[in-house]
Order: sequence, then structure tokens, then C-alpha cells
Amino acid sequence: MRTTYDLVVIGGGSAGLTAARTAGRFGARTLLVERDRLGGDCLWTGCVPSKTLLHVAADVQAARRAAAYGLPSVSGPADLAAAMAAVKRATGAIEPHDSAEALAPFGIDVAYGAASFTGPGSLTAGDREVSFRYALIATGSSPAVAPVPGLAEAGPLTSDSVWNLSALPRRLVVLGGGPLGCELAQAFARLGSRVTLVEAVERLVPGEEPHASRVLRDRLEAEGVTVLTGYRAERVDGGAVHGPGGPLPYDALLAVTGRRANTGGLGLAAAGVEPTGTGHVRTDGRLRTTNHRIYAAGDVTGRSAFTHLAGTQGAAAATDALLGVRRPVDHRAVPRVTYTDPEIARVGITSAEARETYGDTARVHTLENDRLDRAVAEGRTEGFTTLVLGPRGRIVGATVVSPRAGETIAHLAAAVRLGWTTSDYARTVHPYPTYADGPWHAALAGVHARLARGSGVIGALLKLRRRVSR
Ligand SMILES: Cc1cc2nc3c(=O)[nH]c(=O)nc-3n(C[C@H](O)[C@H](O)[C@H](O)COP(=O)(O)OP(=O)(O)OC[C@H]3O[C@@H](n4cnc5c(N)ncnc54)[C@H](O)[C@@H]3O)c2cc1C
Ligand SMILES: NC(=O)c1ccc[n+]([C@@H]2O[C@H](COP(=O)([O-])OP(=O)(O)OC[C@H]3O[C@@H](n4cnc5c(N)ncnc54)[C@H](O)[C@@H]3O)[C@@H](O)[C@H]2O)c1
Repeated sequence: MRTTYDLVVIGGGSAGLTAARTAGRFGARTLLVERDRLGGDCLWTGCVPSKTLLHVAADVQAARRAAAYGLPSVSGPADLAAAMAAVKRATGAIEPHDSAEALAPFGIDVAYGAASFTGPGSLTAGDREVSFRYALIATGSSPAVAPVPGLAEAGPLTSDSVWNLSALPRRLVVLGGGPLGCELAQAFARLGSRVTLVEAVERLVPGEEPHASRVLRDRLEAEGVTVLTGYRAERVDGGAVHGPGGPLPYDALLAVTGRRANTGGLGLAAAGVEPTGTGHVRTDGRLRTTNHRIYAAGDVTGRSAFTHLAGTQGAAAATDALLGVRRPVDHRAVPRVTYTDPEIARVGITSAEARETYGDTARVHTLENDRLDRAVAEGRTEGFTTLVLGPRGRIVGATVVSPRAGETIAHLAAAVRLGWTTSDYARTVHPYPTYADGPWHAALAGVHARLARGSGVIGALLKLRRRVSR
């Protein structure tokens, strides 16, 4: 018998799980369809494994530095199998929270198998046929291997398969200097691989402030990574990447050159759901697709590449569909963090984007970390904070480069969302000595700059006060 659900969610990753829980809390008849394992990229091949590996690598790096304080010196490669065991422990600890058993109290049915639309209000889920009032496409994305001749044939590791390695490669070539490539390059270099990081455009993490790219490059090079930017790989064969400057031989090759949306086999045409030019699912401001009974959230929309945004979109889409309550997602204030050391955290727009949008009225305040006592104490003065101000001095963007910048950016995300000025921000007392002092002092610099511009008024006020109290 065909069942009609209020909401069918396709994909049990960050977006789908959050949407299903939201619908379950409302008491909606909800089905979650997953073709593989609940938890999605974030749990199995993304955030959780990568952050665990980075943590292990940071411990190894600290051990290597301990000789400076009289402890026996540590050298040589770390045990990758032990590092991957730590990864498995972390995923294993989180998995139960994303399981079908954890969803059961919300009244959510789970079906395993690939979902495929058969019409505008129906789909197959494995061997079941179901009808829906609303559906949500939350099928995520997969690694896209760059079209370099011989690369696909060489069978490179990707962010899906790198977690199966059990021995540390002696020489690792990483293709792609985006967030993923930089995080993994640093992790493997710290564990003991000789890493060459190759980026096609002129700088690492090209979406971030150029200053952040420079700091990261210097740091990676100081840790022994060979960084090649503006590098056009010509072909891959014979265990080497070939390009300008001679072959780059490798024992393992990791391709992290971008992502593509998971839409294959979904039967989008049968449902009247149109893709964008990049193959993502086209959505409007309410995350509705071109079939207004079908929503989309997460990586598949091309508007998100982050777990926190995928989840936010999933909850918003479920609410909009089931309750008709519009909860637009504020995409201007979504923080993003590259978890290298130092971390690169950003919210809102960069200084270049602000100049394009606001011209001469845009202002930028930067505070280098050598003015930050905590950074000096820890010998980590290479980072900085940049605050980007738009009309009426409101904070429209911020970049923080420092250890734990990901924690610091959360407060700035609130500032951007609420339209705070530097004065509003500066009024919140920040604890000393923390890395969060960076944005605070950058905001204070903005206030001081404004006071200096208005010094005539302040001078007049002082004179008046002197006269009154004579
Ligand atoms: C190495 C790496 C590190 C990352 N680190 C971070 C980080 O630190 N912080 C951060 O915020 N983001 C990070 N990300 C990004 C983050 O993992 C993704 O943005 C997030 O997982 C996207 O969630 P999603 O729900 O859109 O898709 P996914 O989590 O990919 O879930 C999609 C689900 O849909 C299922 N599916 C696909 N097609 C079908 C079908 N036809 N039928 C049924 N089921 C289907 C898939 O099996 C999958 O379970 C990282 C990504 C990678 C690869
Ligand atoms: N910390 C996080 O939140 C986090 C971590 C990892 C990934 N992600 C997200 O996941 C998504 C995917 O990340 P990503 O780093 O895989 O993709 P990306 O698209 O951000 O970066 C890929 C990089 O590869 C480069 N590239 C492409 N072809 C190349 C070639 N032939 N040779 C050398 N370089 C080449 C591109 O210029 C680009 O800089 C991103 O949107 C990212 O924001 C988030």
C-alpha cells in the first residue's frame, strides 16, 4: 500500500537529519530516505574525521617541538593506523546520535535505498513507493576530480577514500589548495609525510583575504610543505604529476579539487525540478525548487558547503513547507572556518568585496596579532583580525586568522547579522588575554578612528566641561 507522508526527506546528512528532526518535533508524518549510512559526509568523510586527524597532527607537532624545552627529541613518521583509530573512535562516538534509533522518538520512519522521483508528488525509496505532500532534496555533494589528463586513471585518493589509508605515504602530492587541501596537507605533513601542495590559482584558499593566504602559506612552508601556486598540472602518469618545473613524484596522490552535487538517478525531470548551470538544484529564497512542493537544502543547492549552514537550511525548509512559516536563512552572516593552524575564520564579505559593493565608503580596520598579548605569550603572532565596515560604520565582514579563530568568529557572526557598528561591538567587554581580544581591539581602533575624525566636537566638549567646573 502506498503511504502519503507530510514530508519525505532524501538524504540523511547534516541537512536531511536536521530537517527530519524538525518535522518530527512538529508531529509531521516524516520519512527519511538514505542510500548509504545516516550521518552523511560530515560524520563519515568530512568534518569529524578531518578535525580528528588535525587534532592528532597538532599533538604530534607539539611533541616534535618539545625538544626545545629539554625533553627527548621526537622525529620520524607517526603511526597513521593509530591516528585513523582516533578518527574511528570519534565517528563511532557520534554515530549513535545520527542513527535511526535516535530518530525513532521523533516518530520518523527511515527507509534505506536510493530515492528517485516518479512524479511531482511521488517517489520510490528502495523497493517502496511513497507519495508526499512535501519533499526535501538533501543529497549532498561528492568529490569532483579535476579534468587533468591521466588524473582519473591514476586513481587518486579523494576526501572519501583518504580515511582508508593505514600507512603514512612518504611523499604525498595534494592537488587543490582550497580549505580541504590545506587542512589535509598540514595534517599529513605534521604526521611525517613529505607533502607538496599544488594550487591552480595564484594563492591558497583563494576565497579568503589575500593576507590570510600569505600567512597560511608561510606557516605551511615553515612546517616543510612545498607549496606551488599558479601551477597548471599538465598530466599524471608514471607515479608523478607533470607540470612546469619538472615531475612531482608521489607515493600517494590526493585530489581535492572541488565538489559536484549528488543529483544522479534522482529523477529530477519527472518531478519538475530544474538544475542550475552548475548542476546544483535550483532554489528560491525559501529553498523551494521549481516544483514548489519540493525543497532543497545543503550542499546540493550550491549555496552551502558547511554543515552548520546545511542544518540551518534543512530546519528552515521543513518549517516553511510544513507550517507555511517563512524563516529565510540569512546567508550574509554565515561563518566559515578553515581549520588549519592558524585557523582562518570569516563571516560576511572580504575587504575587496566591500570596496566593490560600497566604494570609498567601505572602511577596513586590521589588527596584527603581534599587538595581541595572548598571541605574543604563545609565540603565535603571525595572524590578524580584519573588520570590514559598510554604510554607517556597520560591520559587514570580518576575518580572523589565529589559533581557535573558529571560536572567535561566532561573536562576529552575531555582529554582522544584527548590523552592529564598531561601537556596539566595542561595548561588549571581552576577556583578557584571549584571541577574541583581536576583534575587540580592531573594533576599538574603529571607534578611535571615528573619534579622531570628530576631534573638534570632543575638544569643544572638553573645553566646555573645563569652563563649567572652574
Ligand atoms: C574533508 C571534508 C571536511 C569538511 N570539513 C567541514 C568542517 O569542518 N565544517 C563544516 O561546516 N563543513 C565541513 N565540510 C563540509 C560538510 O561536510 C558538508 O557541507 C555537509 O556534510 C553537507 O551536508 P548535506 O546534508 O548537504 O550532505 P551530506 O552530508 O553529503 O548528506 C547527503 C546524504 O544523502 C545521501 N544520498 C545521496 N543521494 C541519495 C539518494 N538518491 N537517495 C537517498 N540518499 C541519498 C548520501 O548518502 C548522504 O548520506 C567538510 C567536507 C569535507 C569533504
Ligand atoms: N573547514 C570547513 O568548513 C571546510 C573544510 C573543507 C571543505 N569545506 C567546504 O567543502 C567545499 C569543498 O572544499 P574543497 O577545498 O575541496 O574545494 P574548493 O573548491 O574550495 O577548492 C578546490 C581548489 O582546488 C583548486 N584546483 C582545481 N583544479 C585544480 C588543479 N587541476 N590543480 C590544482 N588545483 C586545482 C581550485 O583552484 C580550488 O582552490 C568547499 O566549498 C569548502 O568550503 C569546508
